[in-house]
Amino acid sequence: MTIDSWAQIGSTVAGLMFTLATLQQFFPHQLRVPLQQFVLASLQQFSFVQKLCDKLVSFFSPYIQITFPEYSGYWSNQAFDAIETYVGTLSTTKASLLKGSLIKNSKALVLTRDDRKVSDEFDGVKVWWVLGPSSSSTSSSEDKYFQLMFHRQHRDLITGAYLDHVLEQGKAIEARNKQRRLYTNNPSDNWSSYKKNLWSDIALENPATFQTIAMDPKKKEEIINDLVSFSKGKEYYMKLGKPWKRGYLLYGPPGTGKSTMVAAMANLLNYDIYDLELTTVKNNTELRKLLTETSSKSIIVIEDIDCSLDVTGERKKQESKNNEKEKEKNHVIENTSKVTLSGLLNFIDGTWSACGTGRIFVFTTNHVNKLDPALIRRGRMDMHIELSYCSFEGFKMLAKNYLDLDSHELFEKIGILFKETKMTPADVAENLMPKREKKDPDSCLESLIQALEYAKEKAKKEKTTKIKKERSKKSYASLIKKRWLFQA
Ligand SMILES: Nc1ncnc2c1ncn2[C@@H]1O[C@H](COP(=O)(O)OP(=O)(O)OP(=O)(O)O)[C@@H](O)[C@H]1O
Ligand SMILES: [Mg+2]
Repeated sequence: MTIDSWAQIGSTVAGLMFTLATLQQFFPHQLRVPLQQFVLASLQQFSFVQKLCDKLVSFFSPYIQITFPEYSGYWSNQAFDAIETYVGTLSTTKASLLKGSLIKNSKALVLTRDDRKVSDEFDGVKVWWVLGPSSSSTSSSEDKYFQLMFHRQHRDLITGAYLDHVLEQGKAIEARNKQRRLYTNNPSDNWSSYKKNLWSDIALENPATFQTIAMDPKKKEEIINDLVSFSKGKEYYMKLGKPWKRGYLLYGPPGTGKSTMVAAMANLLNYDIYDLELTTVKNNTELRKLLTETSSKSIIVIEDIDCSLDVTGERKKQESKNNEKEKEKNHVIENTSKVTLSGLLNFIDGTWSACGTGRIFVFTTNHVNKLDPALIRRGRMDMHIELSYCSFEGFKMLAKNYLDLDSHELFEKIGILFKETKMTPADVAENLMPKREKKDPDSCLESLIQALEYAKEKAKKEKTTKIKKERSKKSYASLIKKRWLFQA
């Protein structure tokens, strides 16, 4: 017997019971059989009759039903969401009844089947998904649910491998359709106890990709491979008994692409970014709370770490001078924040850091030498990435991106100038940006040449002034020395 026949039996029995209940109301005296009266009196409500029939039918039926409600208690059921996504995409190509929706946090219109009953096959076994309550149901306030039906003999396969497959696939589709978010922490004065609002978020619209970043291609490939293998390395980390997380330190002068790279990482892996503003975090407890409110598979970035927290080597030396060795790892920030270095170290790789998985920590700084070695040692910041001044290779990449140029007669001159002077990719990009609507590569390259020549002249002048200053310092010192000798 098919599953539909069993469902038909269920509704027929329910109908009969309902008819009996109605008859009993109109002809109470004629239906005075004690057992019947007892049954009918207790089964006044049709829904109750139906539920009982469902139970009876499911007892004799060879099919099993599993229900996944939309909410479990007050919380939304994540399994329901994943199932909804998975079931919605089951052969949408063949279905004629489709539903298009632009859901929250989704970057594009999502097309899903609009049927209430859909079949699926797994390892040659047929299963059915039914979305409830049925449209004929009068109660609109009733919670939605999915019902999975399958034959008893496949119980282990379906409750094990198949359900794992559905949840995994559903979550993967959700992640693909998801619009990446950029979070920033709210000051704790605005945190409310009943609503989880430790972070504010907006859509991450930064289109930066690794293709558009100008840097050594080999280094770029190394970073991409590292990121991709990390994102796929859940089992590997588990095998090693290590929390699944990785730290990247991005350092280099202003305008060399550190923030751009963070956005490119997020776009590559489809991760959200949590931009942690440390100066608004009052203490280590708040820092820990913020950490526990971040989602798995996300990038937690602290920009200009040297400015956010006093984690410099100089501070360390000064403190050791003042015999405050026990405070060595507990430098208090000058502003209202009392986050300490040890608090931050715990944040990255303490017990709490393992409460989510697939997390990437990124620190950016302009002054890597000033950072406390404990903060950036391998294991905390696993990969140190230097982003530096633009090379000729970098320029060619930018010229291709900005002007769609592979070569030009002015490239040779530009190549020589790049050997003689330094310019950040941000400055190069600014010069290559067409000033008028129409792209005019010649004038853009000319403007870059002018800027490079100006930078070269400026550097030359600065060098001469520095030499002059040093010379006059030296001659002043020797004059003082001579005077001193003369007086002596
Ligand atoms: N390596 C690069 N490749 C391509 N574009 C770059 C690169 N570096 C900088 N840019 C351009 O310059 C702009 C500024 O770069 P970005 O903000 O990433 O620099 P930064 O290193 O974070 O600077 P800061 O240290 O001041 O924060 C970006 O919008 C980007 O367009
Ligand atoms: Mg930056």
